[in-house]
Amino acid sequence: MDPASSSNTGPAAGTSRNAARAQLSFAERKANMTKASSPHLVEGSQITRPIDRAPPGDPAASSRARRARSKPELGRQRSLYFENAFSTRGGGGGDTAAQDRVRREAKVVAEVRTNVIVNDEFTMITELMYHLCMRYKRPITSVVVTLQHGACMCFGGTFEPAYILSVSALPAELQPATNRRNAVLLQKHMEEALGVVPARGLVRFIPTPEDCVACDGKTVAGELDELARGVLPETAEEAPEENVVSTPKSKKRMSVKLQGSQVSVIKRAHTAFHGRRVFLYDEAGVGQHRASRHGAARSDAREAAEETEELHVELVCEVNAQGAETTTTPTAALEGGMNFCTKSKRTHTHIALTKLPPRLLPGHRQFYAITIVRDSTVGRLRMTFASSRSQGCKPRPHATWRFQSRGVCSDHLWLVAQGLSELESSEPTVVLIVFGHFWESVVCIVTSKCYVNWSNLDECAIRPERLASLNLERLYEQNRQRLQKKDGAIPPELHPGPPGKGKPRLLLMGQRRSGKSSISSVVFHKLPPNETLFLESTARIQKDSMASFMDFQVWDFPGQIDYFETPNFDMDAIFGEIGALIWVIDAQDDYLEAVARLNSTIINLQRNYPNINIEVFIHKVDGLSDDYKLDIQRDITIRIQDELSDQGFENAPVTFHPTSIYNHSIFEAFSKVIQKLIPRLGQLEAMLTSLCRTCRFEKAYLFDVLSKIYIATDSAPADMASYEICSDYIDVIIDVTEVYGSWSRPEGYREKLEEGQHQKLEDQVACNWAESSIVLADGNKPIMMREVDTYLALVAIMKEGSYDKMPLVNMNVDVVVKGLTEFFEITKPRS
Ligand SMILES: Nc1nc2c(ncn2[C@@H]2O[C@H](COP(=O)(O)OP(=O)(O)OP(=O)(O)O)[C@@H](O)[C@H]2O)c(=O)[nH]1
Repeated sequence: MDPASSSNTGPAAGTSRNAARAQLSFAERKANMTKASSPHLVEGSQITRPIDRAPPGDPAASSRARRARSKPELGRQRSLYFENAFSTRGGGGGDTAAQDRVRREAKVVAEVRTNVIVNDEFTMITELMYHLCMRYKRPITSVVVTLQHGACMCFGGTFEPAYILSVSALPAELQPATNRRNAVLLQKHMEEALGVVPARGLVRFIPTPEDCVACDGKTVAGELDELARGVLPETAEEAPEENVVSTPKSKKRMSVKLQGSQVSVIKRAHTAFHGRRVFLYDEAGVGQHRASRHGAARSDAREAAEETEELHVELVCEVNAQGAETTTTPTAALEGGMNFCTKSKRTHTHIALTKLPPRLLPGHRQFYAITIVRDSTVGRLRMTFASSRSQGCKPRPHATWRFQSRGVCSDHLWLVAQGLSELESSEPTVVLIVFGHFWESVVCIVTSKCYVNWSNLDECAIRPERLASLNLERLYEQNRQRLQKKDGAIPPELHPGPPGKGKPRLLLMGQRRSGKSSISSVVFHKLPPNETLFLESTARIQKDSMASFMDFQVWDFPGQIDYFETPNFDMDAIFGEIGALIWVIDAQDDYLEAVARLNSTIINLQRNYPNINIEVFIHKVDGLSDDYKLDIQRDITIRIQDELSDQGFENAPVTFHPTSIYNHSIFEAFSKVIQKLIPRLGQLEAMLTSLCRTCRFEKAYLFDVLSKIYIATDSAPADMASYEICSDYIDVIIDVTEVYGSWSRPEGYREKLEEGQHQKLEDQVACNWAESSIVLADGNKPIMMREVDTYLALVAIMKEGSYDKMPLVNMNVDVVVKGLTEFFEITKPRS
């Protein structure tokens, strides 16, 4: 079976519903779903107040408008809150940039003691120093490393190679989550540097209070005091030169191969992005590439970037490949980023490095887009990016991302390489690269922050089916519509959703302020978690109709009412069609009363509605340590189970989930709740398990695209990490559709493209009917995503080496996607 033809057949050809859906772009679908799933407030069967919540996908704009209109006071409070929250970092109010600088420059001290004899102490210390710079986002001047090797050490009862690494820094740098991550990374580094496995190493993180660390005759606390009293210069500009990050005097070289030429990357000390300036020299005479910091901020881009965060990347390229004269012109900025246009005789290429809004990725990840757009095609290229870590002078590739692009030449890859190395930072960084000429685009998301190498640029072309592709045309259309909406300033009317009769219902109950409305808003309306601080207390039952792969309702109950105690309520109306009762307990608060109420609710339900699933969300666990979290979960479980068995309900269907809106745990918990409502879930899982076995997938998830709830997965144990990366990919794809527009392709241009490639345009894209079909790779494990229908996407993490089997994988995925479509056709409730 030809994979190309199979991917062109389309989903569920027989169903008009799906055919209609297939015509819609992500944006249109999103808009439709927004309308359908928008919350409407209902008391009994009456609408009590109009919706005023932002539609998913555009929370910021509309919620801002709403707040500005209706709650000026709240708006003021909020900006005050954020001013306070973000202007003070790690200390009390009144912090300044200079105080921040002092903290940032406080020394991080690493002391290594090992029984191994290190031959090259200089390299070992330098590498560890660089590593610590990255880990703690420090200038190199603020890192101290000592090495005591050949020490007499008995570690764990043996004299085998071992080490102790002690890292001392300010307490703000040594937070539990940071330590957890750094422990892994530092030990990995030590393994590479010393050849000692992590099990034979001990890392000690030693927080040193500001008044217990001194340099230059002043403690950090003392220096901060002086600043507060205005003794020291306030601004970074006034600060002395050492503020500028300096890499060591000796140039650090890293060799990369470019089309057979040996090229060296020389890093020098200057302030650019994260305080670095990069020079690239092509020693083989192919040309000279230089990235430097322009002293003067020539475009608004710089200011915009400075405003948002320290993103001072300016790329100036003097590319001279194949004799083509190239000049560089900084152009207008994308929001919060840099945008450059390189011009050559043959091509006009636009390169943008853009910092995207943080909301695109949950947590504290940075998110950048490197966009390369050009208006002519120079043939097909296959690019292999290999991240490498400098070991001595040799790059050691350990991860590869492969993708194919058209219209990108090696000159531009240099810039991407440069961009990526510029982006190196201690935070996990997601770099999104959009390659391609103006009308078509290839999207690649790279989770890395390493140097870049590539080889075999002209290797055989890959079939278009395997392209990671995103159809920018539809994106453009979406962008256009959004702009139109903005200009028109008449938001579409929100209609109350369809009546809830017959839909499964999720009831959110619990004490006041336990977080019920926050959960519903974050999961189903994409409200950024921070904004839940400003949610008002729920006064009436709030009913949200969700039009998704399965229509269901979420009812948010006011915390203060006990429905079993109050005789006025019609219990059958509330609990009659219920799918699950979700009881939210605030784990950061005294939960005894909540547990007592939950106990009496369960007992009442068990007597009258014994089939109802009771899901207990032990919520707000983000503020708790792992041990404490487990203790609380155990305590609550025991209290409830004891009470139930005392009352004779040994086997009540009660499940416990630790949750927080500040991480993926809430989505994971909701996934498990929703899965219990899906008829014949076992068959779905069997389908995915068989797909995993056939295609050597490590894990496959079937996601509800909008809520990021996974509704099925294969039988391998699900872990949070794989769920997170898959759900992040979905998020990125969806949000990218909002960031980038698309363009309508004129007929003439279309013909030109088809002539150039000797192929119909439809055959040049990965998948005709799915809007986005993408294959990415993290390490050697590609990750693929395929839309199933309007609401669902299949995301799978593949095993190492399975990229070479893509035609087979595509074929199998096509079959499963069709199977899934049919499954939902068959199992959906008939009216
Ligand atoms: N730390 C933390 N705070 C949370 C979490 N979820 C919600 N909150 C906060 O808890 C507070 C109360 O949240 P709401 O969603 O209004 O609580 P509610 O249960 O709907 O309250 P009522 O409507 O009065 O019943 C808000 O300030 C939220 O920001 C969480 O996972 N972690």
